[in-house]
Amino acid sequence: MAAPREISRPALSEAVSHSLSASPAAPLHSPPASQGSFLAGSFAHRPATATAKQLKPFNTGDIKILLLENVNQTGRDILTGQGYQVEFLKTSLPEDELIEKIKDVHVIGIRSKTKLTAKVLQEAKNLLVIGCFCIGTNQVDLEYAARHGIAVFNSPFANSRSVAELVIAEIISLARQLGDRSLEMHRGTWNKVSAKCWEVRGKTLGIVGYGHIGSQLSVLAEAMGMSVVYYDVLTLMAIGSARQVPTLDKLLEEADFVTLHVPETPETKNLISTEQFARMKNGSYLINASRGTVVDIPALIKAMRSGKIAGAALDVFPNEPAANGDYFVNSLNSWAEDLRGLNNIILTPHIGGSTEEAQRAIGVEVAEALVRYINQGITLGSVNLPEVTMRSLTLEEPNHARVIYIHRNVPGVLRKVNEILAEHNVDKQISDSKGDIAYLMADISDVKTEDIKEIRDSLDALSSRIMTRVLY
Ligand SMILES: NC(=O)c1ccc[n+]([C@@H]2O[C@H](COP(=O)([O-])OP(=O)(O)OC[C@H]3O[C@@H](n4cnc5c(N)ncnc54)[C@H](O)[C@@H]3O)[C@@H](O)[C@H]2O)c1
Ligand SMILES: O=C(O)CC[C@@H](O)C(=O)O
Repeated sequence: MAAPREISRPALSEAVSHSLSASPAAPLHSPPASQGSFLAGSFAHRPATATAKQLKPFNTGDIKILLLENVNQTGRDILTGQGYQVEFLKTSLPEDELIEKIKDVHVIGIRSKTKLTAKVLQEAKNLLVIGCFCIGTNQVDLEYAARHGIAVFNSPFANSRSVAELVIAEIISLARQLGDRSLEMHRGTWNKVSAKCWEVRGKTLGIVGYGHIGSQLSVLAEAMGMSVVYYDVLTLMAIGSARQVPTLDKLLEEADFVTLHVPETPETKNLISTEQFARMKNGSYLINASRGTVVDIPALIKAMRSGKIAGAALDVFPNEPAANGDYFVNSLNSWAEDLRGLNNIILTPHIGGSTEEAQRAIGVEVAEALVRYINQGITLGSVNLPEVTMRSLTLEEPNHARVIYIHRNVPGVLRKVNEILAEHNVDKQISDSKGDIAYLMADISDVKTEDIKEIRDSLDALSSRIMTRVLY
């Protein structure tokens, strides 16, 4: 593994030092004026009184957050309620503007459009954490982020039901050619037909990727009288009467409707292309609400023109635009016009998870994870760092500090860290690793304000260091 670039995070270090040294004579944990708001409305929505005794760490007003892509109000409220500085934008940003904006923020919140590549992240000198207010995390270079101590959180299943319901709607719509009939009526044409329109009862649904969405869908489809087969790289327990098949080919040969629910990975790029269309049943249907790269669109166009595929629904596309507005007009994609000209194809602008319920739930879930991480260093639910948790410190525990040391997972680190902490009472320490990265969290007592800088400087000097934070 390449040696990580040491990132200094001056803005936050100053913020922490400032809050700890603002009043040297005062106890380390004198409650700040806004103590009552700490974690209010977060976690299990405990009332403010239940959380009032928790320690507030540094001055939360120093934390800068950039929220892109119209993150839901629920999430914005939780973050502003903490006193953080929150900048909110409705759209994503072009790369040059993103690089400019990300330079001094501690936290960035995105959805699926913002690409946080290594090129962008290397400009983010103060970045502590990324919140993906969605399921997919393919838009973030997770490995780069981990190697630089930047935690990434998402919402793994808050929109799964919304996607599954959309797919159910699409299965029936395709079977009945609803899109075409509706379009014809809008244009003034009465076209009452039953040829090649079907009930879904008794048909076979083939689900590729039997995770959160695929398994929800399985239950709903069976309730409509469909038989369900699924293919997944993992062996997974079937729900209801669904049946796992051993290969993708087997699924394609059996299914009347094929629906895709896999993540974007190198293995899933063009997972469904010419060869796979050839294996599908004559007159079958394809639905893609996963990622735009999973289906080879020119191959789909050919398969639909030949009548092999009787209908398709696409919710996701390559090169999705940064904001609402023109897409197919002046499209980067040479196939755009051909796709629009097909019959019985439903095209939607990546709205699978776009329901009030899902967006509200995602806002709460991701914002709470960010607050836990920023204020307490808890990584529970992180997709790229080891998951480490410890209870919150309370006002009854004066002169404590929480030390977080993110480091390369090499032998001998714990001994060196404990030599540094040895002069204090280590109340609790937890350490875990994920691949090359390890995360250590220690609560120490008998800490004076002037000790904090020394502890941080000593940890920063270790060769294994990726990032050091001292909270409280
Ligand atoms: N359209 C939308 O608005 C929308 C909303 C949410 C999620 N999504 C997309 O849907 C995807 C699936 O979501 P989920 O919550 O069900 O994810 P999940 O992680 O719960 O399930 C994905 C499943 O795919 C399987 N898988 C991975 N690679 C595979 C392969 N090559 N072949 C077969 N199976 C494979 C995994 O083992 C897993 O069981 C997400 O990654 C995201 O990209 C889209
Ligand atoms: O809301 C979004 O932009 C993404 C929705 C979906 O693709 C997800 O990954 O959760």
